[in-house]
Amino acid sequence: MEIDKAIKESDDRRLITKYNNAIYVIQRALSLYKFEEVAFSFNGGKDSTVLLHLLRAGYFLHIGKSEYTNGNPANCNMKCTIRTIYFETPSAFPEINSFTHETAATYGLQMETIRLDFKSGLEALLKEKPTKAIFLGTRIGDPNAVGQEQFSPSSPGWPPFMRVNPILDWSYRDIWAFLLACKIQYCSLYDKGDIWAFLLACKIQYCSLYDKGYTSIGSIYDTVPNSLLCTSDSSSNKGHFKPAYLLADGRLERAGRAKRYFPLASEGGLVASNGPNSVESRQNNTLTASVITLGDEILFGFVEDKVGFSLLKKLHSIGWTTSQVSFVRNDIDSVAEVVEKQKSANDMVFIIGGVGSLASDVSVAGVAKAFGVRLAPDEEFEEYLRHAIADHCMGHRNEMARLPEGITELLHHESLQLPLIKCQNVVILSATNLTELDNEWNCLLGLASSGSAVTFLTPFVSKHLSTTLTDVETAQPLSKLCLEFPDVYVGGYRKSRVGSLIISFVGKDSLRVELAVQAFCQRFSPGSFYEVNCG
Ligand SMILES: Cc1cc2nc3c(=O)[nH]c(=O)nc-3n(C[C@H](O)[C@H](O)[C@H](O)COP(=O)(O)O)c2cc1C
Ligand SMILES: Nc1ncnc2c1ncn2[C@@H]1O[C@H](COP(=O)(O)OP(=O)(O)OP(=O)(O)O)[C@@H](O)[C@H]1O
Ligand SMILES: [Mg+2]
Repeated sequence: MEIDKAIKESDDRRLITKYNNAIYVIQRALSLYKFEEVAFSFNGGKDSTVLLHLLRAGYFLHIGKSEYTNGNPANCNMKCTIRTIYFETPSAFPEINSFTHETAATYGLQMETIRLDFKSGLEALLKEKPTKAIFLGTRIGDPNAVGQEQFSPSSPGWPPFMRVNPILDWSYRDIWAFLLACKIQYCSLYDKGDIWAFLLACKIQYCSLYDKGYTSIGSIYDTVPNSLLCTSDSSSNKGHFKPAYLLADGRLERAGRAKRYFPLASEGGLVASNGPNSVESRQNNTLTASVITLGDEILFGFVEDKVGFSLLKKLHSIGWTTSQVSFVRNDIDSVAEVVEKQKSANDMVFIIGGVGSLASDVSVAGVAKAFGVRLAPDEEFEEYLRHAIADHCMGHRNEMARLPEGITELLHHESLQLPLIKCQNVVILSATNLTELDNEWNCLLGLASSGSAVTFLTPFVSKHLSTTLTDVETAQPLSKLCLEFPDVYVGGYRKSRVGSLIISFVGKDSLRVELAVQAFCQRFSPGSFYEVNCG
């Protein structure tokens, strides 16, 4: 098989290792699922082109093995007629479209073109034909790769199938090393020092857009050539471009892809820029927060969430209103789901827990997923980590230095060993106990003046009355009072079913709170209430 031969003959040990691992994943998938129940998701992009050739090689080796065990020699001309799905849209580049169809014809793929969005298309596909697993060219740097492994079940809410990602751990360099290596025999005829001769010689079959300055390809509306490949000084995208494989820093692969842009506070984004109506909220002296606590141990009932409770009190003390408290499992999708909802419904979201290098530490990944961005190495944070955990920050601990790309702001403070991570209006607190929370909170307040952390609002004033009156007696006057004093929170709660009822009046204007208390008490005989201290 030409692919297997070209890779084995290359002296690129790293590529050989990546290749062997990918082939192993493909062979496992082909052993686990029936051939007619697997599909290949092919979009003509460079990653899926690599995957196509890996699948051809993997299929050949897989069949070869079983043929061999049956006593038959492997058939070298055998084609990998894998079911192939392509989601075709009018917004795709014509070059990508034609490359996809031509390649499918060249390699005898069983092409199924789907003209629906991914989710609906997959639902229809699964209804029509049993499909247990789908091969994807997703790589770890892709925004949608967050939390995925080589075998990852489709996300909750998606039709059920296994996503198989054989090249998940491949870098940009690996992709091009593979594409180039598989045609390397032609290059030996030419002077490798002459890049143009090299280019002409290496008639690598990949979409022509990769020679026009594109390094990652989305739709015609959100993709431009990568300016880092432009050979002229002009930043206009009309210049000449080096081929995609000459991009020096693979982390900038998506520089030509439009980002979902979220302004950083330092770029003029307001502290609570994603809040529902932040400017008015501030003018009205009301900002809302949502607190999300991570921890299977809390959900099991093993541990009490004292840190979250303390944070609620702290938020209240600076005049913020907490709209919701959520407890979520240590699971990226669960975190992402809650963060996604809460970040747009609140001025600020605070996440407690899930920070560190354990497999259960998924806060950062969950936030990245909620914003639809990838995790990328953050040199500044890595430097802090190096100081904080010295030489322990090798290996998997380096994962801690991967932060949501393009939306992360590091909040430094001299009292913090590591800066706090803020992604737009989401702040990740690493405190595990009350002392640590006090420290992080004080730092946030200390940073308030720089505009990158929480803002002080007029604090709340509250009064609490205790009474032995029944709910029935107090309910109607309370409802009327709420209408008369919409700017004062009025509510009741019990400490026990038979004990006294506590009625709270909370607001920002002490006079209005006092007036509400008086208006309420006047509706009952004197001595019905006495003031108590709460919280
Ligand atoms: C076959 C297939 C399966 C997918 N399965 C999921 C899934 O389970 N969960 C999910 O959130 N997105 C899923 N997606 C969507 C992708 O995560 C992603 O949005 C898409 O590949 C576009 O990537 P891009 O933004 O890098 O162009 C799937 C896409 C395809 C083509
Ligand atoms: N329109 C589509 N039809 C079929 N599969 C798709 C489509 N879009 C994405 N995919 C799948 O998702 C994977 C990742 O998508 P991505 O946009 O990163 O493409 P790619 O192949 O990686 O090319 P590039 O990164 O250069 O754009 C693809 O390799 C492919 O398996
Ligand atoms: Mg890609």
